[in-house]
Amino acid sequence: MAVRPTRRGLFGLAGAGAAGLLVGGTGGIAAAGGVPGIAGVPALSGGRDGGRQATVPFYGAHQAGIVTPAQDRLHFASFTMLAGTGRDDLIALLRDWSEAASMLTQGKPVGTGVEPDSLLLPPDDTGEAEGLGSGHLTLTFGLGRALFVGAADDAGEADPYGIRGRLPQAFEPLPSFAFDLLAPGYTGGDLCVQACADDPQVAVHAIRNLARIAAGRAHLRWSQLGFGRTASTSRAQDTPRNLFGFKDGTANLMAEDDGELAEHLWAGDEAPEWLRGGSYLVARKIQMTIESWDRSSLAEQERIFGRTKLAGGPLSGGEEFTEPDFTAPDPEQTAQPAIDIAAHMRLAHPLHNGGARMLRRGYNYVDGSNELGQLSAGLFFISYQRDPATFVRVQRSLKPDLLNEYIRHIGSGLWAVPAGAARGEFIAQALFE
Ligand SMILES: C=CC1=C(C)c2cc3[nH]c(cc4nc(cc5[nH]c(cc1n2)c(C)c5CCC(=O)O)C(CCC(=O)O)=C4C)c(C)c3C=C
Ligand SMILES: [Fe+2]
Repeated sequence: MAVRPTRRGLFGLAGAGAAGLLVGGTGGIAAAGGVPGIAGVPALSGGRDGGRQATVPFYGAHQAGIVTPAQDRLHFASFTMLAGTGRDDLIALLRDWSEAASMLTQGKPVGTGVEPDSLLLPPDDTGEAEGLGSGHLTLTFGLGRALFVGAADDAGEADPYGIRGRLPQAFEPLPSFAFDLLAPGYTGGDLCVQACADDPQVAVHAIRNLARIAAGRAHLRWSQLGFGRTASTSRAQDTPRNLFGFKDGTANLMAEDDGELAEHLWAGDEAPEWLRGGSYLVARKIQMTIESWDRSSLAEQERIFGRTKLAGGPLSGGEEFTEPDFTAPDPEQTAQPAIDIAAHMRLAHPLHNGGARMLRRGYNYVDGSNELGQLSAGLFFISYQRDPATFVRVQRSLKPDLLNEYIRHIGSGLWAVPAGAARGEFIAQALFE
């Protein structure tokens, strides 16, 4: 069979993503445009079919995937820049990733996709998302501190990417917390990509193709699959449940809370210009000891969170969205508060953290089981906040948390998430101007 030479035949695999992307996607799935939603955010309908109907725009003032109504599936990936790479490599990678992201989020293949006539070359796109539509895919990119100061964070002169002087003042490394058992295999990274979609195959396809495009510049260091979002980010969504069976995300920051988002989520004038309109992403892989939890009484489970299991109302009384009353006495032991002094909800509440608020966007995970027949499962906690100090403050105040008996933090990361890119620009472009 004759093989028709293609433009991409001129390039090797390492350049395949970039080369194809300049040409633009062809043969993709037609995107039907956004479904009107909350605060300009497309509404989501779960499931594979629903995902074919709408796309979440990649370009915009803020990156998508933060206040976007949380999709049901996650593939989170952390990348390390390869030794010997420099500023031009980082810029080219971010440009190539941005172009690929704009195609993928429309449900289109990267590059020239799979070209039936080009049998002698690997296709630009790996192909497993063909026909699945956009699945409301969002791709959210973050930059690790080591990109600015090097991994050792010493006073050395090393500045391979020429951005040492652009490090935001607030971008301090996370401290160690009580009970941390962090494993290097789930911790840190120079770059992160949060892929969220209705369909796990759409999210996995996106990360896989971004990893291919990164070849020769960055490699995938660790990644995490998640399912069953554990937070709502819009009042139009029902509150989901975590693997302990409790409603999670009730008191979250929501897409509709414009004033609160400006105050607690988006970086403002305090941040360098390249980060304004962006945020900071904290990820914590938190293992949950499911089996011992399942043997604890319902009363104990409710005491730990400070909420009822089924309805999710505060133990001080009322429905799910009733404000908790931390002074209300327990009706059966009036010397005790209805919401335990070490209940998770009390310790995490803004009232006990100087008003600190964050936008939570985590996912359940199950990584199979261990040799004892226990589930290797938990919460892949993700939060976005204007200042990483917010997370530090709340996490420190969780030190006496009753929940700590049943959880272990085993992975961690902090990334600065630049503002969204305008069409024709790439993520973090302002950092290099
Ligand atoms: C440092 C931040 C937080 C970590 C880590 C964290 C872990 C964690 N949380 C749950 C389950 C629930 N959390 C709930 C509320 C809640 N949690 C945090 C912060 C962290 N949680 C905040 C800021 C809040 C809101 C507090 C408030 O304003 O009332 C709840 C209650 C329902 C809700 O509002 O979402 C549950 C349930 C688990 C299982 C977990 C670690 C595995
Ligand atoms: Fe929590």
